Amino acid sequence: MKEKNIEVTVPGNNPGTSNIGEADEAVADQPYRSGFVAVVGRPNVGKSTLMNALVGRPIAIASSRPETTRKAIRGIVTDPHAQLVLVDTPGIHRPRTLLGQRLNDVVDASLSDVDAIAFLLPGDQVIGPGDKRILSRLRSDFARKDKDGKWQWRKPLIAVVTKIDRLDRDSLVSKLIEISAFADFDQIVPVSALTEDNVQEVKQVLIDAMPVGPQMYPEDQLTEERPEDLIAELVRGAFLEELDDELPHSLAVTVDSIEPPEDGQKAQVHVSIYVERDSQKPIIIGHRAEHLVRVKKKLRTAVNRTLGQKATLDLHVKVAKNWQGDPKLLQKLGF
Ligand SMILES: Nc1nc2c(ncn2[C@@H]2O[C@H](COP(=O)(O)OP(=O)(O)OP(=O)(O)O)[C@@H](O)[C@H]2O)c(=O)[nH]1
Repeated sequence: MKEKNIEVTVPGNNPGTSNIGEADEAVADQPYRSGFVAVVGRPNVGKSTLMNALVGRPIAIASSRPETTRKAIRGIVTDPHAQLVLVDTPGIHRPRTLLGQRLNDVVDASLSDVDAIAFLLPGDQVIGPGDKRILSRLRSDFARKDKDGKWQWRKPLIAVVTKIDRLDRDSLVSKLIEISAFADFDQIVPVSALTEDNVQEVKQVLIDAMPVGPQMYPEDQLTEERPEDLIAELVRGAFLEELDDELPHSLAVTVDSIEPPEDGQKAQVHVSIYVERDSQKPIIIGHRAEHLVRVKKKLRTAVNRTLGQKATLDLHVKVAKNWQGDPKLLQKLGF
């Protein structure tokens, strides 16, 4: 049985793309590669931030609170020689409610049919039960044990070690050793999406793991999400930032309609924000509607950019009792 050689792509230590002429020639010789990458990892590991850094524009919500990514949002990275479709996954966690179960179903759906798996592990924390659970889940979907008891993977498994700006060099080395002992990864790439350290290398490692194939989406397409869904995610993320530790799980957002502008006016985006109890409404709205005002202001540029025109957000806070356990409401809310 042949031992796998794990490659580690570390910052500032990568072979020559310094000579631009040579790099261009190399690109011209390469076959076009394209495919889907599942981005998996425990809550708060930095999935959204890395996706945004790879795509180059905010798509998924990045927030300091765990489990804010609710949908399998796709980011599309297009290069002269490759296209990567990134499938973001909600934090994999044990389902406690129907909502939790639906979220796990989303993860299952986004994991099937991918060409490679990017398993994000936090550089600044020890490997924990959450990471182990994800690994065993990935094994059951993508690997089998051979007769020597070794796991054989059907898809390339790439470890991306996040938040390395929080580590000094020695701790990074120990972390890489710890991670290479954790599972039989094809590659291990450390990255800081925050300081953009090694992001290009992550992209290259993922591209190299893709099969030869055609470009699947137009160059200027960054996501498959509809503007309605993107704006709903933006609004939800903005409220979660605004509200600190309150209500992260009882908040759902839908964009009900987008009205085109009339006579030089702005487009109108009608948004419903659902909470579970009457008592939560004033928390969302804030004293003298201060939260609504701040969220509108904060999102102005992002919403205009998403729609490609000037728009006003019209925010309505509504109560939908027990929406997390009600199948009809969950469907309405897009779960
Ligand atoms: N220092 C540092 N912090 C980071 C980095 N990447 C992400 N973070 C922070 O980690 C937190 C979580 O980042 P997200 O990108 O929202 O994490 P996520 O994995 O998408 O989270 P979920 O939505 O819970 O699945 C945020 O506060 C980020 O600013 C990084 O490279 N360095």
